[in-house]
Amino acid sequence: MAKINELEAEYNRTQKNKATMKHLCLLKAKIAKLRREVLDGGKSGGGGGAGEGFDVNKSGDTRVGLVGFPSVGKSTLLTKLTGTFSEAASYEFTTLTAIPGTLTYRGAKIQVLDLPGIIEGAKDGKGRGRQVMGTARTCNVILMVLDAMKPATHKKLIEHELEGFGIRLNKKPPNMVLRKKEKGGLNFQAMVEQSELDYDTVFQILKEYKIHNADVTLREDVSVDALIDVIEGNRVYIPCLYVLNKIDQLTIEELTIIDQLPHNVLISAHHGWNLDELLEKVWEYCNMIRIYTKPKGRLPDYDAPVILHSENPSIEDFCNRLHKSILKELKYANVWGLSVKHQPQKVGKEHLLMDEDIVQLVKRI
Ligand SMILES: Nc1nc2c(ncn2[C@@H]2O[C@H](COP(=O)(O)OP(=O)(O)OP(=O)(O)O)[C@@H](O)[C@H]2O)c(=O)[nH]1
Ligand SMILES: [K+]
Ligand SMILES: [Mg+2]
Repeated sequence: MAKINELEAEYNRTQKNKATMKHLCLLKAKIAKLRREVLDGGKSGGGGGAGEGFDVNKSGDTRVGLVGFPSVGKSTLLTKLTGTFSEAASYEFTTLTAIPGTLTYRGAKIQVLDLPGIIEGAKDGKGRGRQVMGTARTCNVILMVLDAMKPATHKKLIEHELEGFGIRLNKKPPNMVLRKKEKGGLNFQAMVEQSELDYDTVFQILKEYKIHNADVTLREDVSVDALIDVIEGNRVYIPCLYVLNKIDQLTIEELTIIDQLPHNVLISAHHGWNLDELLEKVWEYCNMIRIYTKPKGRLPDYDAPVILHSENPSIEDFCNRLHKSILKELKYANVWGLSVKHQPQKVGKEHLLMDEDIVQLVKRI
């Protein structure tokens, strides 16, 4: 830790300009590496150790985690959303473990996890921070609950904690390829102009990780941090909503300002205000689509949609969601809905489905 602090101090006092860029990049790589070592030493991977969370069974179609400082209203929100009681009180650290609740929205079963409050330094082992963040890593969407009365800097602080645990919020994995090899040195290719990385910098950073032979292809402007993420691996990319709670204490003027920020949803958990919009947004951020099944000669089962997560799920994904062996037996599928021109249309396993399509699987005999 002392070494990390020293390097961070050096990073902060170094002037940021073209001449110092390389040095700064290297410092970043060194810090990232040390951080992981410290966390690994403290048992299991920090740049994101999975398997370190609370012991709660995953249930339902998707999992949503409530993360935030103490007393921002996470438990109040869980109780309001799911009807599952989680104790709420005006003192900090009321909640000491993960409390799961479930709700049904548009036919999907959503598991909501109330989590203990986290504090600065959580990622380095303060409080139950590591367990909270280990659990946050398993969520499909994170709701960062913030007290709308508290400084806006709190958002950054929590983000920083999650970042330090390998969680990337509202980001996509960098569009680049890193392929390690046995020999041949570094083969560096940038498809678009780079503002931070060049051959030398990449070479130095890889060397820090003892990678001497690799193909590196950058398909977008990749930052040093993003490159380090790819080298370290084990990062998770999770959509996040900033849930500003306790808006009953704000003025209309204050509300109008914070309402405009991206990913923000304004609520009052206590009064149950604006929970409809919150659920609508959660639905959007979960990126789920509903597929109805239609047994031959019967109406579709509209009450129990099959929920799929990926953006453009195929018939193959649909089959695999039902059962591993189904795909092997599949002859073709009949599909009704937005993804097809004819109603129904005969399609193969590569066909991409859309929300609320109806699918009838026809098996080989
Ligand atoms: N004014 C106001 N107070 C609220 C609202 N929601 C929750 N509170 C209050 O905020 C306090 C903390 O609520 P909790 O639900 O215990 O907060 P928590 O985030 O679960 O806290 P920890 O479990 O300690 O981390 C309680 O006194 C709640 O009544 C709200 O919408 N408006
Ligand atoms: K509390
Ligand atoms: Mg609580």
